Amino acid sequence: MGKLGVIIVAAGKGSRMGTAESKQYLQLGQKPILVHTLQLFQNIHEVDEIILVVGADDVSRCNGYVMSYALTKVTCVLAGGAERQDSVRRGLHALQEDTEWVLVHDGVRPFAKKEHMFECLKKAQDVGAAVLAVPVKDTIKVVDAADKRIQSTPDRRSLWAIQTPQAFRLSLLQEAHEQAQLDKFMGTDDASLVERLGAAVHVVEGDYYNIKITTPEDLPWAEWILQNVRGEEQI
Ligand SMILES: Nc1ccn([C@@H]2O[C@H](COP(=O)(O)OP(=O)(O)OP(=O)(O)O)[C@@H](O)[C@H]2O)c(=O)n1
Ligand SMILES: C[C@](O)(CO)[C@H](O)COP(=O)(O)O
Repeated sequence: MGKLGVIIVAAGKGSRMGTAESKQYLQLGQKPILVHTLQLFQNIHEVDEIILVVGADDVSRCNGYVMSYALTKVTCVLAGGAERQDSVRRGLHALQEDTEWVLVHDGVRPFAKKEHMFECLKKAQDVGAAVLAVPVKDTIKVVDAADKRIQSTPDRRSLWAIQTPQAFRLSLLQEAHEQAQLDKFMGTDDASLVERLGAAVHVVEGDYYNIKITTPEDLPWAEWILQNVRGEEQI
């Protein structure tokens, strides 16, 4: 396998969490959420380097984490952009030139399971691009934004909730970001940029513990996962 780089995006403001401190710096157990996430990848032998993308005002404290938690695979801590996609693009520019594969991961998803990440990477190595995902458990409706009238009920069997990491051949993801920038297209994940090139992206089934810590009710759930599920397994 060629070199494997990881981009951790953590430059968001966490507005939906509503805390004074951005959510990636909140304590989970004994450590900030972001440190849990970084340690996931630090402990994967196959990872060659980690690029950490954070808010401009947080570069110095994150360099501090790199030192104090011995995150030796973090080769670069840099400032992100206005949107998640801008932050990923900056991360892509920082990867070493001989990197062949890249995993893009949210800094606020500290519970991705190692086995699932490997499966996702392996699938990407077969087909070019793969993302972790879980089948949706709810019935999903398409609703008119103005009058809230239901427009349709998509067949649930074809709906998946998409997670990270998302794994790509680096050249493919670079092309997807360049094209999105040319077209002024903004997506909420990286897979959507690759999809619009017409390239295949496959889902790999993960689990429901790989939550993105987004709103206040996610915090006690995250503590529970840490204590009862992931703590003993891998953190
Ligand atoms: N300009 C941005 C926006 C988001 N992110 C990162 O992308 C991940 C997923 O985004 P989300 O959960 O939406 O985080 P926030 O943008 O911080 O949250 P909110 O939308 O509630 O403000 C997070 O790790 C976040 O820090 C980023 O690196 N740069
Ligand atoms: C990339 C992502 O985590 C996949 O679920 C998600 O799309 C991030 O989007 P958000 O709108 O920033 O929550």
